[in-house]
Amino acid sequence: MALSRRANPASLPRVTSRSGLTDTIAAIATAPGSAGVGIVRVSGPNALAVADGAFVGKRRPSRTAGGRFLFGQLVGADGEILDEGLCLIFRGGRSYTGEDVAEFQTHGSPAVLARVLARALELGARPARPGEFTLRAYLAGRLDLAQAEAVLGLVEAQTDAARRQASLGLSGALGARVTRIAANITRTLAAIQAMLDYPEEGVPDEDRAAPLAAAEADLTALVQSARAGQISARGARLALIGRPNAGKSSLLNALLGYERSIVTPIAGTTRDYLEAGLELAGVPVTLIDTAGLRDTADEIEAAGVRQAHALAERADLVLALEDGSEPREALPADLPHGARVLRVQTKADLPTAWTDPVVLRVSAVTGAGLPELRDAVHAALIGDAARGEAWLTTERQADAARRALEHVQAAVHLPDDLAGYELEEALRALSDLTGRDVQEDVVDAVFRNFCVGK
Ligand SMILES: Nc1nc2c(c(=O)[nH]1)N(C=O)[C@@H](CNc1ccc(C(=O)N[C@@H](CCC(=O)O)C(=O)O)cc1)CN2
Ligand SMILES: Nc1nc2c(ncn2[C@@H]2O[C@H](COP(=O)(O)OP(=O)(O)OP(=O)(O)O)[C@@H](O)[C@H]2O)c(=O)[nH]1
Ligand SMILES: [Mg+2]
Repeated sequence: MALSRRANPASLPRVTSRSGLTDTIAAIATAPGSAGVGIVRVSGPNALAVADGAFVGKRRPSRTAGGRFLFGQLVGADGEILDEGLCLIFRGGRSYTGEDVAEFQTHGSPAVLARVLARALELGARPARPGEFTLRAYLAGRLDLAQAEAVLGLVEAQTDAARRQASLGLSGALGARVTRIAANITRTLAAIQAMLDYPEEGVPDEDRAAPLAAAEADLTALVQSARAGQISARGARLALIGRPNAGKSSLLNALLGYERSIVTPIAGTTRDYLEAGLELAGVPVTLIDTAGLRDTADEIEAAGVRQAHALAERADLVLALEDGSEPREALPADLPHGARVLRVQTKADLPTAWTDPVVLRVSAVTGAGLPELRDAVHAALIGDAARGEAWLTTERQADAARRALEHVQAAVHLPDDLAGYELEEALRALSDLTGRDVQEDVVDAVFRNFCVGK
């Protein structure tokens, strides 16, 4: 194809060529600590031979069909019974990793699991590296990179919102959303190609401009979903900022529903900052109470004020509080601006000294305005990322989507031949997102975040 100026994918290092990925691995798949049941997982060409050595049941695992389980005893080298349990058999091509897999489901104590794992290693398996089971699933083509990230998201999900996004990712909904966008870009590319090949024919707008506009709109929404996706996955940091006595500590306590922070009528009560977690409409939020902002000769308080500025800078959202019962005093100009700030007027139960329509009014004493504040925080964090749609949940995905959007936007204003090049680049960025043809270091970076046994 004349427009194909992209690097030959064959010149990229293939992740499949890595060493050590064809031997048999074993790991404890369940969390550390005691539980009713624990799992040791073995994957690779010798998985069933390992199972034959470690497990005695009615049949030998290696003579058992995939998709079956056996009841029996886990045994040491000298025949000692380590525990009784189940052995699950998966055959190559029909397992999580795509390889032969044996799982031992034992009683879930660290002592039992350690002995069963040691037995698997004695029989020739080696300890799995973090994420190696899922890496093998990726290398076998059973998951794309976005799905592998979703597996990690499911393992780490602390809230239902995080679980829902990860589950959508694993189901392929994110991949499908990306594929729809790529299809529109490909349509435009085909139209441009036709135009270059047969300039006299002319290409109707619905073949060239319309799919490109759709791709741009969809990509814009996708890029915007990254903030919501990352916040629902890792949570948000919310700094309460304001002058001394504005009511920061009182509002923190009111939102938490218990007295976490010290409240007094003395200006300058909070010095060191303080963090407390809560769940806000499914989003894990860390509230940060800070020292009241003012010029002060007190060295300790001044340090707290500097900290407050730094915390506001790093927060996902700043609640800028102003006392509504006192004449208004401007907040420092160097606080974060725009969408990262919600302005809040406190002490709404007292006579109001000033009004401002853009400011939310709350009372920590009566609770008035708190539901509206929670809604406003949720809206500021999640925005209008469409519910039910798959969002971008990692910075890696967001970066790829942003690159794709930049190339599409560049293409909109370029003559056909140059636009074609930009669209090829956009498609490349989208394939990075799902990770069907990415560089080894990208894959390594993804799997570095996993735990052993996943
Ligand atoms: N005990 C156990 N529970 C688990 C896992 C596991 O590995 N072991 N999983 C691991 O993370 C998740 C489930 N994911 C899995 C995905 C695919 C296959 C699998 O064997 N797929 C085959 C067979 C499908 C079939 O029989 O229909 C295949 O896709 O070909 C297994 C688990 C969560 N629960
Ligand atoms: N009536 C009323 N009083 C409030 C409200 N919120 C805070 N106060 C009072 O205002 C004073 C200061 O409240 P704090 O929550 O300690 O204020 P702060 O912003 O944390 O102050 P510093 O830690 O000194 O920066 C206390 O006497 C509170 O009881 C409110 O909603 N209504
Ligand atoms: Mg305080």
